[in-house]
Amino acid sequence: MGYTCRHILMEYSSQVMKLGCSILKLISEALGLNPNHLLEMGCAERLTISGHYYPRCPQPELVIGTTEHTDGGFITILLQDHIGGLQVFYKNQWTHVLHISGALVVNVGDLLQLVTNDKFVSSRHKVVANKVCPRVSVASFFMTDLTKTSNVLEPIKELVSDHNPANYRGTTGKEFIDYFMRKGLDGTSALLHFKI
Ligand SMILES: O=C(O)CCC(=O)C(=O)O
Ligand SMILES: [Fe+2]
Repeated sequence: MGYTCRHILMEYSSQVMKLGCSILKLISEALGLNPNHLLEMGCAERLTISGHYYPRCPQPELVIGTTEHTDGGFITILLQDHIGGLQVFYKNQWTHVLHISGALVVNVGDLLQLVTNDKFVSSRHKVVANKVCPRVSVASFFMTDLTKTSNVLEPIKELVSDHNPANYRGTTGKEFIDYFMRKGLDGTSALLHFKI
């Protein structure tokens, strides 16, 4: 029996989940926390996978592929093809994120910035259209379980002190994502709404 799309998606999501958990463990360690800290907070409870198709565009200068934004969740693992178009705002300028065969792009999202109290900063990125050929990408977003309304997300206690007070108020995954969706990709950060 050949592989169906469903098998491929199940296999991809299970491998991406394993990779995301390893990355979240490494980030916890980098913050001086127990390796399981972010996982125990529920950062990988929910995985949403979005496939994007950007058609070839005869007048790319008049079109936006994806407007400038930051992702809302904790981390995003992005698979992009060789066409190019993804740009990240780095050192005060837009920089192409070049395709590297076999490599994935990992973006820090707003909720990781919130719980790490700005130690990890969400990446501003956008996608520009091109007139040569269509582009495909697959984005895997790591989030908490949005039905758990009692799970408060706030700057991690170990990362705040009298000298380094919390920059954000507590929220829930659902409140944050509801606000993020309502606001839309208007070029402003959803984090401003939660800033103290
Ligand atoms: O298509 C891409 O490379 C990026 C898509 C993206 O930024 C997103 O889905 O949040
Ligand atoms: Fe994004």
